[in-house]
Amino acid sequence: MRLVIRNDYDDVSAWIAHYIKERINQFKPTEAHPFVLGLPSGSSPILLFKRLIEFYKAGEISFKHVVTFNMDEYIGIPKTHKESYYTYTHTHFFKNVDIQKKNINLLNGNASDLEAECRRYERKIIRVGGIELFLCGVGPDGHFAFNEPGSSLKSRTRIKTLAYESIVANSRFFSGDISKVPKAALTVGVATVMDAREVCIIITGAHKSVALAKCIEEGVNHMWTVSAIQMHAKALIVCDEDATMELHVKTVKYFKSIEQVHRLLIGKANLGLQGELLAPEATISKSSHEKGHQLFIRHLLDSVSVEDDDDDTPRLKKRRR
Ligand SMILES: O=P(O)(O)OC[C@H]1O[C@](O)(CO)[C@@H](O)[C@@H]1O
Repeated sequence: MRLVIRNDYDDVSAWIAHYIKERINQFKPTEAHPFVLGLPSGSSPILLFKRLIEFYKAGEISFKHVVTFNMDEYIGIPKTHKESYYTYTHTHFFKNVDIQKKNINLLNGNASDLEAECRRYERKIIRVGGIELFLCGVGPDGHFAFNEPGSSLKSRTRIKTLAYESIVANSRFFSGDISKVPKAALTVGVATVMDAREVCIIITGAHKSVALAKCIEEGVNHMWTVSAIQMHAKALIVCDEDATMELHVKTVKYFKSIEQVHRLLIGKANLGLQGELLAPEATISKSSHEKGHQLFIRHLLDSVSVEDDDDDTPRLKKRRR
């Protein structure tokens, strides 16, 4: 599991948007071989959608051969309702980029046979070759998609009754009126997300800090369903400083030092970390308990040098001795 800690929500959103752009561009999707992206709902992805739209408008990315699967949809509100995830994702993302209508997949919370609708969704994911990258938000109680506490870690797309905590949390979108919040939804399951070839979790804000701690410092537990990503072969969590509030200081330092080395290895341009790579000394902490990491990084710097080439992408080259 990789944990990337950025300063705040803005930085987290920019980081993930850049990461998605790189993943899609490197994949080189075509009509026959599309990039399949799982999408979250909620407020977490709004800013990163904005950043992706900016990249699209700047000609840095196209969504023409991207197939999307939204993770969930409320049951019983029309898709034209401003809080349906259909309208939400069209408003904040789809209508602003070149994605093809036929490539957009959403669960239909008004289907006459909701269970058949869930089976259809799972089949469709398989038919397109599986999800390449599933982007997920997390609730303060550690759920992702609507896999509420106690959900089976083997669950698949299904009907789910919402936890009281989620209803309260989502009432902010329904003028604070709990009675207006749908009480059930269709949602992909924990296993549906785990089948994706990569999972990226966005966690920001102090109110989600317990969820983050449960997710990475404790064991896999169905009461904190996001902890299931410990079992995923390629899991990435991007959080802000506030969300680290409940983590051990040692955990934060550990993941930060890993990122520091990682940045040195893969180069600033791949992560969009302008300038950080070129001033590695400045980013190395001088505190005594980090001497071990410092020595390791120095060894790394001694054995490689960073080369700039024409496309402004620094590459690591083994230093000749
Ligand atoms: O991003 P927000 O608004 O905190 O909401 C996150 C929630 O939204 C969801 O994506 C629900 O669709 C959940 O994964 C998570 O509960």
